[in-house]
Amino acid sequence: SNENVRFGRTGSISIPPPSTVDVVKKIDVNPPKGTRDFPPDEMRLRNWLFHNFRQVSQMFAFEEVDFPVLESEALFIRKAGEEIRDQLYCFEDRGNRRVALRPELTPSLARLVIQKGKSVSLPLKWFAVGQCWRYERMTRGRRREHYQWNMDIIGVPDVTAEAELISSIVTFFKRIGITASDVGFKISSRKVLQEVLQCYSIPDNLFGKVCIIIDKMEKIPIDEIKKELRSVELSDEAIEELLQVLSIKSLTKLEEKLGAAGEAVADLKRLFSLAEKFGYSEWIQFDASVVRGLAYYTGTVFEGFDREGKLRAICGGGRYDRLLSTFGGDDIPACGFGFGDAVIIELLKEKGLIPEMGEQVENIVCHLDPDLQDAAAAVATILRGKGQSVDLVLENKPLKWGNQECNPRHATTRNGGYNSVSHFKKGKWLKDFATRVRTMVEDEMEKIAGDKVKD
Ligand SMILES: Nc1ccc(Br)nc1
Repeated sequence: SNENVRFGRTGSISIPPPSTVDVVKKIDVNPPKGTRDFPPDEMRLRNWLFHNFRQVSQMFAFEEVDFPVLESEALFIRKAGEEIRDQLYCFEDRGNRRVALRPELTPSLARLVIQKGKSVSLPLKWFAVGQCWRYERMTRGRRREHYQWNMDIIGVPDVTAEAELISSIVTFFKRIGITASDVGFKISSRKVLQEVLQCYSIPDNLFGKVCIIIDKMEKIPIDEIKKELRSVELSDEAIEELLQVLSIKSLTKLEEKLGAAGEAVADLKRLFSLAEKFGYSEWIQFDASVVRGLAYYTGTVFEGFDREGKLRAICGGGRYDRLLSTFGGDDIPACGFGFGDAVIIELLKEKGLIPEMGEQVENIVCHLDPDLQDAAAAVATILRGKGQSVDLVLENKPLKWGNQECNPRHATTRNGGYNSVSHFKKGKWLKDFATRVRTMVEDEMEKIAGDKVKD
C-alpha cells in the first residue's frame, strides 16, 4: 500500500527479515481536538503569564491551592440551563462513578472549604491556576481546554472583597503593560435583577434560570430572549420592565429606577466609592446588562472587556454567597473571579505586548575533541555547583571554531548573553587550558570530596 511505512528505528540498522519488522503506521502527532501542546517557546510564554498570575496573587497575600482536574460530576450538575453544564466533559469511570473534567475551579474550591470546615479560619484568600475543560462540539472549532487563574475570598460578606479582587486584576494588567484605555470592567449586581423580579413576584427558584437567559442577551436575538423568559413564566410586562432596567448604564439612573433603599444600589455605590480609594475608577463602569453565565452568582458580577470590542470577555467573576450551602456546607459568603489564559494572549498580541523571551542559559560548555569530553563535563559541574545554568553540549558532531559558533544550535537559537562559552580544541594552548581546568576541577572537588578525589 502507499502507506507511510516506517521501520521501528531510524539510522543505519541491519533490517531484519520482513516477517519481524514492526510496520509502524504513523500516529496522529497532533494533540486531541481542541487541546494544545506547549513546545518550548509557547511554554516560556505560558510560564511568564502564570508567573505574573502568581506574583500578583502573592502580592495580595492569597495562598495557592489546587484540586484534581477530575471531579465528581455532581459538583457541576446545576439545573439553570448553563452552557457550562451542556458542555460538561463527563463520563462514567471503571468504578461506575459519574465523573467530569472540571469546567471551572470554583466548585472544587467550595468543596475544599467545606472539607476543611472549622480547621481553617475565615476569611480565606485562596488562588489557583488550573486547566479547565469543556466538551465543545468541534463544529465551532473552539478550544476544549484552557488554564484559568482564580482568586477567591471566602468569608467576607461586603463588597470590600470584590474591590480587592478587582484591584488585583488591575494590578495584573498594569504589570503586563495593559492600561485602562485597553481594557475596562463592566460591573453590576444580580440584586438589580432580583429587585425587579420581586416586584413581579417571580419565585426565587427561577432566579438562576432568568440570569442564564439574560446572559445570552448579546449572543442570541432579543426575540429568542423574550421567548425563553416567557418559558420561565415571566409576563410580558415583567419582561419589558426587566429589559428596560438592564439597559441602564449609570448608577444615578439605576437609583432613580430602583430607589436608594435597596441592597443593589447600596452595594454598587459602595464598590464604586472603594474603587476611588484603590485608584482604579478609570477602569470600571456600571452596566446593568452584565449578569455572567454561572447560575450561582448572587450579588456583584463583573467582567473585564477589551475596549476595541474585538475579543470575548477577558475575565469575569462575582459574589456567590449560596454556593457552599447548596453543597451542604455552612452559609458562608464568597466571591471570586476566573481569568483564562487564551483571550489575554490574543489581547497582548493585538497590543504588541508579547514579551521577547529566548532561552535563558548562562553558560555553554562544549568540547571540540572527543577525548576532552570529561573536562567539559567537569567544568559544567563546577559552574552548576556555583548555581550557574550550563548547557553542556553532548553531541559529537564537528563544531565550528573561530566565529564563536561553538555549535550551530547555540549560535542560532541562543540569543547571546552567556557568561561563558568554553571551547575545547586540540593544541598546546588547549592542552594547557585543559590541564588548568583539570587542576581547577580537582582542587575544587578536593575541597568538596577530600583527598580520595586524587585517586
Ligand atoms: N469552562 C470552560 C472550560 C474550557 C474552556 Br476552553 N472554556 C470554558
